[in-house]
Amino acid sequence: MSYVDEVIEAVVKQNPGEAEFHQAVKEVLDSLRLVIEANEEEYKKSALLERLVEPERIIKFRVPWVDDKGQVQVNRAYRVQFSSAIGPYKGGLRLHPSVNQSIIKFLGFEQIFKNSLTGLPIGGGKGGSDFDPKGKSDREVMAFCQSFMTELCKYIGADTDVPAGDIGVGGREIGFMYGQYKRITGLYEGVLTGKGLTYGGSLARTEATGYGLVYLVDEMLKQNGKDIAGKTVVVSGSGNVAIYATQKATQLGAKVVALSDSNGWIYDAEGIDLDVVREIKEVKRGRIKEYVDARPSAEYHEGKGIWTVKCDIALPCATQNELDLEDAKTLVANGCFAVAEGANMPSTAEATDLFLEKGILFAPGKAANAGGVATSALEMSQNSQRLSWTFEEVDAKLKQIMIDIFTKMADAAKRYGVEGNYVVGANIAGFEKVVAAMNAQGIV
Ligand SMILES: NC(=O)C1=CN([C@@H]2O[C@H](COP(=O)(O)OP(=O)(O)OC[C@H]3O[C@@H](n4cnc5c(N)ncnc54)[C@H](O)[C@@H]3O)[C@@H](O)[C@H]2O)C=CC1
Ligand SMILES: O=C(O)CCC(=O)C(=O)O
Repeated sequence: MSYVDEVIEAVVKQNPGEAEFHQAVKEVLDSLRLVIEANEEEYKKSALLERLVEPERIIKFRVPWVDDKGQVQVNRAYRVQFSSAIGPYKGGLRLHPSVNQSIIKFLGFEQIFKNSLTGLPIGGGKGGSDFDPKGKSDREVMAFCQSFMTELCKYIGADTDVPAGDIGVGGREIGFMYGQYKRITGLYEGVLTGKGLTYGGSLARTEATGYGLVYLVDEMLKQNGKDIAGKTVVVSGSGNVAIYATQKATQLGAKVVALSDSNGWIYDAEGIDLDVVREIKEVKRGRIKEYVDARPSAEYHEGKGIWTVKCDIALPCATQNELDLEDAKTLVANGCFAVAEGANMPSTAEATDLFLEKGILFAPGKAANAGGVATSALEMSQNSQRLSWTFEEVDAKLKQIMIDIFTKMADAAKRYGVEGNYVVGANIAGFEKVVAAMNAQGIV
C-alpha cells in the first residue's frame, strides 16, 4: 500500500464518524500523490503526513447562556488549532446547528492550504458551535457570544490565534465577541478580524470573499481566452459570500440570475436586484422567498434545484456538499463551462471529478474563496501598524493576491504535468510552503 493510502486509512480508522474530515483529507492527499511519491522516503521518515492530518490542538467546551424566557441553554463549541507551521492559527467561527467536530476539522484542514496559498503568514484553524442564530433576538445572540468568548479567550490572541466570521457569524457576532474579549483580558488588540470599522476593522473585509472569488474567476477566464462580461451566472446561498460575489460579477458585466438559501431558490431572468436581497438578508434577516414580494416577475422554488438553472458560470457559495454528481451533470449538460467554489468544499468528490473529466474550468474553494482570509490578514497588518488603509488600497491588494493565487495553482499544475487541473495545482502550491516550513522547524 502506498504511503498516501496508509495515511488515509489511518485517518478513517482513528477518526470514526468524521465523514467531512475524511472527505477533505482524501481529496487533498489524493491530489498530492505526485509530490508525495517523489519524496516518499523523506516524508515517511519524518511522519510528515501523519503530523499534517493531526490537529496541533482541539479545544472543546460548553457554552451555557440564558434565553429570553429565562431558560438556560447549553451549546457545544470547538476551536481546532490545526497548524501553526507558517503563522498564527487563522480561520473563521461557524454558528450553525449542523456544527460538529468533523465539520470544524475539515474546515481547519482546508484552511491550512488556503492560508498558505494567500502568500501571507497565517496558519490554519477553525471553530464554531451548534448554536443556531436564526430566530434568536439580539440579546440572545449577545448572551451566547459573551459566554462563548468567556471560554475561548483563554486560547486565542493577536499573535497566537485570530478567529473571524463564517456561516452565522457576521459583524454583529464579531462585535459582541470582541467586546467580551476586551472586557476580560483588558487588551485592545487584533484578536478577531471582520471587526466593525469603528473599532479596528478593515475596509473591504466584508466584501473580500465574494469580490476575491470573482477576481479569481475573471483571471481564470482571461487566461483561458474567455471573458466574464455578458455571461450568465448562478450563485448559491445569499449570505456574505454570495451577496458580494453577485455584486462584483454584476459590476464586471455578468448577469446573476439565481440565489438561494437553505429553504429554496429564486430565479430572476432580468438579473438579481441586490438591494432587495440585502434588505431581506442583512437588515430583516429574512428568507430569500421574500424576494418575489418586491420583484413579482421573479420565481421562487422551494427546496433544492438551483443547479437546474441554465448558466455559463456556477458559483456555489452556501455550504459543503451542496452540489452533487447529478447537479454537476445537469450543469454540464446545460452548457456551464466554469465553476468556482465560494463556499468550502461545496462540490462532492464525484461532482469535482466530473467537472475535471469534462474539462470545465474548475477553481477549488481553497483558492477561489481565499480572498476573505487574505483580507483578514491585511486587517491584522493594519492592526499591528495601528493604521487604516483606504478601500482602494485593500481592494487592490486583494485583487493582486487573487491573481497570484491563480498563477500559483496554474503553474503548479503545469509543473506536475496536469495543466488546467487547478484542484491538483492549488493543493500542491499550498502544500509546498507548509512542508518547507515544517521541515525547517524540526519535529514539532
Ligand atoms: N465569510 C467568509 O469570509 C468566508 C466564507 N466562506 C464559506 O462560504 C460559505 C458561505 O459563508 P457565508 O456567506 O460567510 O455565510 P452566511 O452565514 O453569511 O451565509 C450562508 C448562506 O448559505 C445558506 N445556506 C446554509 N446552508 C444551506 C444549505 N444547506 N442549502 C442552501 N443554502 C444554505 C444560508 O441560507 C445563507 O444564505 C461557507 O461555506 C463558508 O465556510 C469561505 C471563505 C470565507
Ligand atoms: O477571515 C478569516 O480569518 C476566516 C475566513 C474563513 O473562515 C475561511 O476562509 O473559510
